[in-house]
Amino acid sequence: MTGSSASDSSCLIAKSKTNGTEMNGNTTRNTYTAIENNTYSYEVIKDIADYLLDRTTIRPLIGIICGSGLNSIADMITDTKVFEYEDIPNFPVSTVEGHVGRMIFGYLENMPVMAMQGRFHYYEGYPLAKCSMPVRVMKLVGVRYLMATNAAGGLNSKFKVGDIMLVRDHINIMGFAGNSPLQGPNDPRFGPRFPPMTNAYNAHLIKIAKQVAKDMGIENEIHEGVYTCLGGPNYETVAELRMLRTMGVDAVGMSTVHEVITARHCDLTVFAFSLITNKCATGYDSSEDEANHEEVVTVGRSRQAVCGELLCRVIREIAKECPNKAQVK
Ligand SMILES: O=P(O)(O)O[C@H]1O[C@H](CO)[C@@H](O)[C@H]1O
Ligand SMILES: Nc1nc2[nH]cnc2c(=O)[nH]1
Repeated sequence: MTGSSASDSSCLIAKSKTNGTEMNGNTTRNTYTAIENNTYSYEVIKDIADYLLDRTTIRPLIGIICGSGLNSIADMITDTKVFEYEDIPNFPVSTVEGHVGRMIFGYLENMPVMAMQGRFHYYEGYPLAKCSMPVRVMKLVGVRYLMATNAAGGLNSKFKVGDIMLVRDHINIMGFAGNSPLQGPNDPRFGPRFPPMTNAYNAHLIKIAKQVAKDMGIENEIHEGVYTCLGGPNYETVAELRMLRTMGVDAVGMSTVHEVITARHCDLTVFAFSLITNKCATGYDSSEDEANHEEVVTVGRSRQAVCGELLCRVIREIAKECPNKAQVK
């Protein structure tokens, strides 16, 4: 597995790895045929991917996940084929306000994409492997890049509500407690048992996004930082927020980390950003700093055009670097 540096080839896409032999050296033996303990087998995920591919001629190269209040990023997609989650076999449903619950295939900047308008969170009762299962669907559909967006609380004192943090790295706090989307038997058709995470977020795409932000005249609203995911659904106590700051966390949410781990496990190139929807409290008397989901969704909606443009322009740059991948509709 590589850190997916852009200099690897004329195209940003990291060379697809050949999955090694694990599972007693037998990669073809099908020991995972059912959804057991909410663990989706390769075959079930392949069935979901085939269900989608059988119903559209679009072959996405980029997978997008829309964060809370950021659904309209996917509304920019053209020539769409829309799948309601409830119609996709074995797919979970979205239960959170601000997450619509559909998968949209189509084109952004002439690049074939698939976008999730609605993601799955641990606090909804879904295990992490189920939350990030759609990332594996993306992989089997043929996606090479994951672009994840989220709404997050700003811990870094330099961040203002409405700013965007390009995710440079994450701290997998749920992983510290032994909870991982990769828990359980490893299927090497997705990736290795012990995947590295040192270059989880593609540095070249971050550089592109910073230049794009300059071009858009929003460089003062863009930061780079460290994201963490907590299980939720409650927001953090003041003591927890102080601890997170001390740990070096710049923004806190309840998603993305497990999606990124799953994406890197199957060798997708990852780009992610957080929209700072609220400032995290610094003390007990700051009642104005109490987070609430209504505010999160409202700020998301007010900034989704900017977030969408940033994403589109980054995709435009990817398209320039992979001209043969842009598709004529
Ligand atoms: O991460 P996304 O899905 O953007 O949503 C964030 O906003 C919600 C809390 O307001 C949580 O679901 C948190 O994860
Ligand atoms: N955990 C967490 N998730 C969020 N999502 C949006 N804002 C927040 C926040 O302050 N904390």
